[in-house]
Amino acid sequence: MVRIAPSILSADFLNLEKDIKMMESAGIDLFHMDIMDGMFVPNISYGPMILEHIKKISNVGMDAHLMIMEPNRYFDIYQKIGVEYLTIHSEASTHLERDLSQIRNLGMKSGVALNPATSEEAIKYVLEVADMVLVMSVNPGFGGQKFIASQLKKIEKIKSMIVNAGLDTKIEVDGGIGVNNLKDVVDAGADIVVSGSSLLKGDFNKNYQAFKDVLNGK
Ligand SMILES: O=C(CO)[C@@H](O)[C@H](O)COP(=O)(O)O
Repeated sequence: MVRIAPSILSADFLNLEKDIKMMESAGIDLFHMDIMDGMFVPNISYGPMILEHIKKISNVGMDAHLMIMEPNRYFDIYQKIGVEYLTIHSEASTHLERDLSQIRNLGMKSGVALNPATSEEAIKYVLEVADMVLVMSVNPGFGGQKFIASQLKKIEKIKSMIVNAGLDTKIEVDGGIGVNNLKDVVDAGADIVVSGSSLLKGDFNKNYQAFKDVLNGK
């Protein structure tokens, strides 16, 4: 069962509670939270305070995608908030194996993200301590960018690595995904699909149904 995780970056922040409730009522079970520091990526988005507020009004799980340098400085904060996945970038962590193990030891699922230019080889020796690999199919920092098709090959290679190692690590794919390329992403091996603008711009319920129709082969 493929999970669809809306990227909250594309929500209406003046009516955030309304958007959160709308997505929860539609059956969404994972929110993708894009946390940006203006250093690792050129943009600054929001921080833990927004996640804390969402937690007060919703039981939907959260995948906190930290697009920040030296992410281990913030592990405790996200543990207290109660996120399901805490995802860090392979390019931003000095000691990736230790950081991923620490996330697990704190009781969260560990996620490791790869920029489009980063090879799957970067996670070869940490796959055993990763509950999820996040393949970025755009350069992180902004919503609404074009899907980078070369990432499909990377998803397939990571899927093989996981299967060959006998692991249950999930693959999440994020950036530029819509009904036009959803099937390609899932066929390549995605277990979780993140989408911002294609889901949240316009009529969410209609867009979400179109995503589900693709997944159901309609
Ligand atoms: O992490 C990011 C961008 O850095 C993504 O989560 C995007 O926010 C997804 O938005 P779309 O590409 O689907 O509009």
